[in-house]
Amino acid sequence: MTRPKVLLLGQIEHAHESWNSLSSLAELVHTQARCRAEFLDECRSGQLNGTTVIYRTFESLSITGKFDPELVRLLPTSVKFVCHNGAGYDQVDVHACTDRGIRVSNTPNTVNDCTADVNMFLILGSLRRFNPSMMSIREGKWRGHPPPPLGRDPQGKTLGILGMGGIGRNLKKKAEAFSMNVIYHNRSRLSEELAGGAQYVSFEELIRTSDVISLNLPLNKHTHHKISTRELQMMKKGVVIVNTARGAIIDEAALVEALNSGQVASVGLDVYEDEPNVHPGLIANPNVILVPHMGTWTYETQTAMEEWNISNVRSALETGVLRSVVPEQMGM
Ligand SMILES: O=CC(=O)O
Repeated sequence: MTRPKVLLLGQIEHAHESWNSLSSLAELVHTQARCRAEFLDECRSGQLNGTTVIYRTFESLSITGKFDPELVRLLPTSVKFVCHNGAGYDQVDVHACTDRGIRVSNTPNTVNDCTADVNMFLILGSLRRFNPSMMSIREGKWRGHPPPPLGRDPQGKTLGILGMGGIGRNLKKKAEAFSMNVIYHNRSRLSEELAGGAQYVSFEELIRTSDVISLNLPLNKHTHHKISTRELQMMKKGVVIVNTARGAIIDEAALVEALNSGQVASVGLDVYEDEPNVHPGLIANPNVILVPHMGTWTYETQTAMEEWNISNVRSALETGVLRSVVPEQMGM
């Protein structure tokens, strides 16, 4: 009997032992492609036939491009599972996969603490308006001339969490340790136990009443530019916004305008609409803290993500079922 193949798109950096252990179940293969055109040719050539499971990383986007309908259509018919190493799986068109009978998984939960930590760092840094002075001290200008406006304390401020999944709920606990009052909006209201006392409000109430707004929702066609000019104008003047989810949830051009007008006081970003390119208006504005997508950039979390993704591959091979199928395919 021919052995199934597992195709690796991207690199295994940490969990080498677990990855190698999969070789008792399947042949582990790599792509030779250096760009999307070459990958599509590889698919067409039949070289990847027999691949049952694909393990892909966020960075493999630079080789294959998005797993969009064009690419998904060209995958060998043997492919039944796409295991994405990351919590956010907007690079994969789940509907196109579903149409072809391919199941998709991600790595939820492994990223919660790490991402919520960066989230809290951005909240504190933006509220305290540390960025201008962190820039001026390196220019030999101490706090800057004139000194920056006074920062604000987190204590007693209302934090509106948009998207109360694993990261949102983790952030809630951290923010409460700083005596912030947490409200949230989510596609569906959480059970009392999951909400943990956070007040559920409508989207409009959240953006009208929060002192700090944190974006913790997935990017998809419903959430693309969820925050644009209209929503920014509805916010409290001097609001603080932080985003560790995906850049395109905010219309960056509209955000730059709102920062320039003072409607938004300060912003903390880990993600951008067109990574690795950053809107020049964000780079130019000292009231923006810029982190180059490092929400999960720790040894512990990167290792845990790889281990989790490998366990999805193993589960697919051994039982035909993924450990953490994406919500759109749950119950299918
Ligand atoms: O951005 C990081 C992730 O989606 O895990």
